[in-house]
Amino acid sequence: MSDRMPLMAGNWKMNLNHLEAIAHVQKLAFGLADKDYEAVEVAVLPPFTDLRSVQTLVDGDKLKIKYGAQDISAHDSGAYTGEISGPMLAKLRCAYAVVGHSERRQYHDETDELCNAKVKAAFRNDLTPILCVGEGLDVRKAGNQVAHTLAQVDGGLRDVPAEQAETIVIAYEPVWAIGTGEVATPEDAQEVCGAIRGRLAELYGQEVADKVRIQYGGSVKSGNVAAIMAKPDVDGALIGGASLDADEFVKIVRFRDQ
Ligand SMILES: O=C[C@H](O)COP(=O)(O)O
Repeated sequence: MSDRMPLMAGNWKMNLNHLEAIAHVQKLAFGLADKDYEAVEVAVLPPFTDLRSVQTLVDGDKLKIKYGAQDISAHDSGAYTGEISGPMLAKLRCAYAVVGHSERRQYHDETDELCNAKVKAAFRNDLTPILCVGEGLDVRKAGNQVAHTLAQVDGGLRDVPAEQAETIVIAYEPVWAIGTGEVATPEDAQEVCGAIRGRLAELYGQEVADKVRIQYGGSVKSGNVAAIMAKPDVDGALIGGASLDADEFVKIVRFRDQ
């Protein structure tokens, strides 16, 4: 059992408007007790338009739920229509910024090079990046999941110094398991999460690698989370669909009781 604090993060994707966000976070706050936060770090990743509402609620009621954004611009300001910058997210006291989610890689052609620039933008603005990596079904079928995923890790971390790298969160999300109900086995998750930690050790040394939290994501639910969390290199989950149900998300946070 490592001493890394598990991170359960709910990626709402493009769901819940700012009013629904308030109701949802209130429900989570009502469902979670102080002892839950002692054992697990809990975060929500709402759409940009909800962040101010979530911040106001968290600040006003001194909630222990953390929050972050689903994306971040590689640039800090300027003529980049439609983008949201690190300084804007930092001003809203976001803790996290997701980088390179497979839906952004797939639908917005985000490359490892761009992800690397976004990781650096997050660090530059005191946000913790959650760098998403993982293979598609064709790569998995060819048995190349480890090599593919490690190349994304290398690309995302290029020229990131050790003192920053040790604070990053890496989310291993096999694309074929996202939103499909097709969860990877705990052994599948461990194989790649263990390989990611091995690569971090090669890049930065074992001490740094042992500090990095590696999440699994892909059809995580209360019924399968405990078995995945039992694996030594899995330090949390990035939860999509199931995070939209407050009761279910609370159960996932309490994975030790499942
Ligand atoms: O960011 C979350 C992942 O894409 C997983 O989504 P899912 O739990 O709906 O499969």
